[in-house]
Amino acid sequence: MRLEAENLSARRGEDLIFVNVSFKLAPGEAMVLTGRNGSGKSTLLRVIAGLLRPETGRAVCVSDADGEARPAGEFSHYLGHRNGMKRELTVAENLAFWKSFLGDIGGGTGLSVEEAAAAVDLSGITHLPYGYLSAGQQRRFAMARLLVAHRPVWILDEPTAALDRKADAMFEGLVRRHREAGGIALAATHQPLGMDGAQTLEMLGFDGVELEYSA
Ligand SMILES: Nc1ncnc2c1ncn2[C@@H]1O[C@H](COP(=O)(O)OP(=O)(O)OP(=O)(O)O)[C@@H](O)[C@H]1O
Repeated sequence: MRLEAENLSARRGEDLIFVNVSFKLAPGEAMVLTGRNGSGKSTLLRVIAGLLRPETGRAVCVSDADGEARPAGEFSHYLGHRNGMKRELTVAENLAFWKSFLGDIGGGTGLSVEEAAAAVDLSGITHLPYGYLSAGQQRRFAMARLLVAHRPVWILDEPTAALDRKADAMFEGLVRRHREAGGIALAATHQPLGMDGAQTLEMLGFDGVELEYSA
């Protein structure tokens, strides 16, 4: 399965934020979005995740088996600035909710809640209310959401902002393993994050965008 963006443009309010963004990512490939604050990185990621409607174009996942193209959002995990967890529920209840709500899509199987907690180095505290945890622990469990339900495309918006270096290294390992298993990663990030050999898409705001390889 591959991810294809064709002539994407998006508007926020009155303004066109970017135009004619096209790229293709095959299994195991990755792309890093760069550009100054406000250049449209988050907007593009949200369009690909299906959370914002594009002004033109489409983002699809194309099956290798039959060539069928389906909206990319159906095959994607989106990890944005917010963690998407309820403070009053325990960690286990939050992750169990996401596991059943998202389900497995794209041929793989998600980890159990405890396996996912172990993968983010936080075994043994999933019985605690999410709101009791430190900001860093909360972010790690937001990352565990990517593991409990299988999605071939990971869309990551500054996923490790405000985390310590150990957490960066842990998340880098998760992204690397995801790609080794044939997953695709798309991220706005200033960290390495296991994105070796990634394409780079430089967002230039209203002036348009440039696509180049940085391998
Ligand atoms: N909800 C909104 N309504 C109107 N305009 C918005 C909205 N959200 C963002 N914008 C505008 O869209 C443009 C692109 O914002 P976006 O968040 O995509 O940029 P970014 O490259 O991710 O920035 P940063 O690096 O600061 O996170 C900015 O000019 C911003 O002001």
